[in-house]
Amino acid sequence: MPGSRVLIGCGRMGQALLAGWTARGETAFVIDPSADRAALAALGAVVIDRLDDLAAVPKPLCVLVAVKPADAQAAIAGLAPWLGPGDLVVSVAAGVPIAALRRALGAAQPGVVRAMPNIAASAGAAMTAAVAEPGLDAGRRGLCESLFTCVGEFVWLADEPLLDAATAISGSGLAYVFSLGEQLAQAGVALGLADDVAARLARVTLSGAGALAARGEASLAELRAQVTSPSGTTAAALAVLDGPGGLGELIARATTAAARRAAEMTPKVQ
Ligand SMILES: NC(=O)C1=CN([C@@H]2O[C@H](COP(=O)(O)OP(=O)(O)OC[C@H]3O[C@@H](n4cnc5c(N)ncnc54)[C@H](OP(=O)(O)O)[C@@H]3O)[C@@H](O)[C@H]2O)C=CC1
Ligand SMILES: O=C(O)[C@@H]1CCC=N1
Repeated sequence: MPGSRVLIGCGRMGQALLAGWTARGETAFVIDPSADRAALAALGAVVIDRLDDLAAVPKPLCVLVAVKPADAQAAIAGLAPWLGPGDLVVSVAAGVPIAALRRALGAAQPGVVRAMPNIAASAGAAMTAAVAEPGLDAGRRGLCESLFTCVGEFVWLADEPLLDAATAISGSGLAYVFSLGEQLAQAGVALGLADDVAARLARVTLSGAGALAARGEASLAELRAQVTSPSGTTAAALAVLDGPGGLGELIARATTAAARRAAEMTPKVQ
């Protein structure tokens, strides 16, 4: 990649991306006062303690902003003096619109992208959706894609409001699947299994479902049908899950709440 990757904020999401990048031979300069220096050094990342040191980092800069939504504008504003028209800022902060990022950048004129990955990046299995500022050139669109395609799949969305939907489905979605696994394990215990056995059955079932889905050879509906023998055990369970107040209704309510929360977190743009 020409230029340098700079990661601002190396918490759960930033670390997941960094782990995915370094596993594929990419590296990055990291800015995070709370960063675990030894862990980052082990990954081959270069920790930047003083923003002044960015002057010596090879340009153009491709800055990935992975701080909490409430910290995003301040983090970007602090970086603005080191950013120019050839650089790119990609924010993964949920609910923080491009206009707010642009506002924080002031006179600095880098390209801006808003993206929503998920922490499966650390396993090379992320799903990322993104929206580019209108007019962003093909070169920097490609640069943005490369940040995420090296750790999973990537899709451009046409309109920025759709990012709140992507946040609700794939950004947060891993947590729903893990929650389903936890519930499965608890149900196993209720049916008489030992804790560790129930946890193992649930975990391996989740990873097995993920492995089959990842092959992409059959739709999710076809995979479900392959498990469901007529009048069998799965059909008995699905009749409950598909019933009134069942999984479909719950997921619709949960994802609506997530998308609404993303909109609530949106800072006011002056
Ligand atoms: N976690 C997830 O699954 C996903 C998260 N996201 C988005 O990623 C962003 C980060 O989330 P997450 O990783 O979970 O949060 P974390 O709190 O785990 O990580 C944020 C990190 O940024 C640091 N930080 C705060 N201010 C600055 C600053 N000015 N400069 C550099 N570093 C700073 C924090 O330090 P300190 O703790 O000391 O404040 C912390 O280490 C959020 O905006 C979230 O919406 C997007 C997709 C998925
Ligand atoms: O929970 C959150 O707000 C972040 C955004 C998507 C996943 N985690």
